[in-house]
Amino acid sequence: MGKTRLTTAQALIKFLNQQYIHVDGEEFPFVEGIFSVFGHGNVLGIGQALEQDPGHLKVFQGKNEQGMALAAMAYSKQMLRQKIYAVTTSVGPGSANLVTAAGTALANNIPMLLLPGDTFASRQPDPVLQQVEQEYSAAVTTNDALKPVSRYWDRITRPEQLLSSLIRAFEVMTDPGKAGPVTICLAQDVEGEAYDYDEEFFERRVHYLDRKAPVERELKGAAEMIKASKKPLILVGGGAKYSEARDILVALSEKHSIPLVETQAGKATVESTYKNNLGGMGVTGTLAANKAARQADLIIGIGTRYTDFVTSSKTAFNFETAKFLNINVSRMQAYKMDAFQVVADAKTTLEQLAPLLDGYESEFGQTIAELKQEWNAERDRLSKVTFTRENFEPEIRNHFSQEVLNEYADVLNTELAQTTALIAVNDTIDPGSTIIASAGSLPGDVQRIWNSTVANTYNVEYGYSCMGYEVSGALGVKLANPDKEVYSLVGDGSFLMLHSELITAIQYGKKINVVLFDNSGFGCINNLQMGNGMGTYFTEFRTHDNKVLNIDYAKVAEGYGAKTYRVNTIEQLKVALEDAKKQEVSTLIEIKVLPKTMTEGYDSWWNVGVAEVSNKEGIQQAFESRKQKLETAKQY
Ligand SMILES: Cc1ncc(C[n+]2csc(CCOP(=O)(O)OP(=O)(O)O)c2C)c(N)n1
Ligand SMILES: O=C1C[C@@H](O)[C@H](O)[C@@H](O)C1=O
Ligand SMILES: [Mg+2]
Repeated sequence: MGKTRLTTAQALIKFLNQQYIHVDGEEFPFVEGIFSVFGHGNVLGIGQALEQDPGHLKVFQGKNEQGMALAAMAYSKQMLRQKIYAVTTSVGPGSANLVTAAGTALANNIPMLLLPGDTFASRQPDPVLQQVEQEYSAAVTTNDALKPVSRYWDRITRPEQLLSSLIRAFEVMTDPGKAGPVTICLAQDVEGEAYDYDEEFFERRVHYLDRKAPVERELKGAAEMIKASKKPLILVGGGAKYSEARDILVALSEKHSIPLVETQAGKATVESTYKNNLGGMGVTGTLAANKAARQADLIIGIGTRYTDFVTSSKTAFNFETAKFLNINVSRMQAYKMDAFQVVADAKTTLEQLAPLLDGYESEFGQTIAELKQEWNAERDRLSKVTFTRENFEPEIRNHFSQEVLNEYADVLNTELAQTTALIAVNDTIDPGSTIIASAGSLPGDVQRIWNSTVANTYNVEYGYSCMGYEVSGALGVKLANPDKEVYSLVGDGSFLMLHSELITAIQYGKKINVVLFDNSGFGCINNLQMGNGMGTYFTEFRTHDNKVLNIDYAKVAEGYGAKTYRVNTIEQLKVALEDAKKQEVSTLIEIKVLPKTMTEGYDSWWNVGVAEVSNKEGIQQAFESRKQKLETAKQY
């Protein structure tokens, strides 16, 4: 058997170049490139290997490890998990910065390859710079913090360990039922150590993203359940999107009058304007979807994890009467809600189910159209909210007095409601553009009122709701869709938390548009605390002497080299959006919006940890009402 003498890092890069994926008859490289922040833990190992021969890998310099890993995640999510960017970091703080991003990818089931540097396998220089030096074990390093947030984790302390480790890594990342972050920690001395690798290790390897078909028992059971139901409802989750099940979903919905409702990950599998699509479900859902869910006697959950936001903390359905049918590639997910389980690919299952449902018609009838119409009227109202200096009733009522709202209007020099600004963005940008959101009040607003009219143009991460995904993710989406505009919809809080990759986007001429909704605070958390009886406590951005902060974000981005706009009216917003489309450089549009003007409610409930004892009546009431609500909830 032929041998080739390479360092561990050189072997790793050579191997990455030879990984291919096979999807529906097409074969292409699985690893598109690699994001790097070099330090002593990786520059002389992986850095050297890449300098010598990167192969087809596109190499980018990130600015923050968390940011670049989130960009890699967004890329993979946008590519429907069929391609990845790897991520290389130094040791210690560089790898610790990956933890948040790995958690985000894990919660969202997105493949990601993390390659943090590690301490010396030889231990000769210990403690090496950035080694935490645990007293109880020299074998524990910062990288162990990545174990709970990785789908597969390994540490390479000998060059030959790479052989089995990489094969496991790619098996995990290319299995739709297990896809998630893989972490391979590389002892920094071992990265540079040479070994005689078998040449066949570097032969082209093809990973088959086969569509697992349902077995006959599953199909028969699913068909029987649907035919026995009067009002079935299809809950479209991320699994439906990754399986590209749009056409069969529409066909089934159309033929059998079954309404569709969506999770955050599932949105834009089917266009929002499709007549039977009632939109987002649950805490951040539409009234139409939530009303339909209460009526349903069968929930067909397709590729969904049934998070608390989707199920309104298990109060969204009529659990006395409703049954569940889950179609999921993950057995663990399929088991939820005591459902009848079909552990298989969404598209294949639905296609095979179709002929078994001939002649079936749900009893939803005209209700679907009526619910959709009612919701469209509500969206229309939200597009025209007008601020008044007296008796203004924002969407989130009874939190801020008119005086406080006027104070914000004065300091931020705006009368814009967030819902109205957001719908104006929706109406002005090209429908083929992709939006990115993740934390704060915007994910709720977009799930309800954003009309996605083109498939896969909604890249919202709401499994981890990680502040910082928004701007970082926009870079990843741009790498996935270089010919389309991408829009990061981000709150001021999330922007402040992490926007380092805006600079990376500018540096490499990968144009992204940041649309920053500045309400001077952690608005949704302020709503949460005030909605549960607390006062406003450390969630508004106020100075030591209680003045509302007014930050010039446009100036910040201008300093980086972005084309920037400051808008305080809808007219200015539309002009800025049109101009931003024409730019080649990244842009930032700073929109000052009034607090309390985001959406909320629509017959949903979120179980949050309210204090059982308190000296505030409002909190006592919140606790009591939670207790009552919990009595109506499914327990597990
Ligand atoms: C990394 C991270 N830290 C903390 C949180 C908790 N959190 C959720 S939303 C939020 C505030 C978001 O503020 P902003 O981006 O301004 O959005 P707004 O609610 O004002 O629209 C916080 C602190 C989080 N989701 N992610
Ligand atoms: O705690 C949170 C509350 C949600 O409203 C918000 O969207 C999310 O980002 C979060 O972390
Ligand atoms: Mg804010």
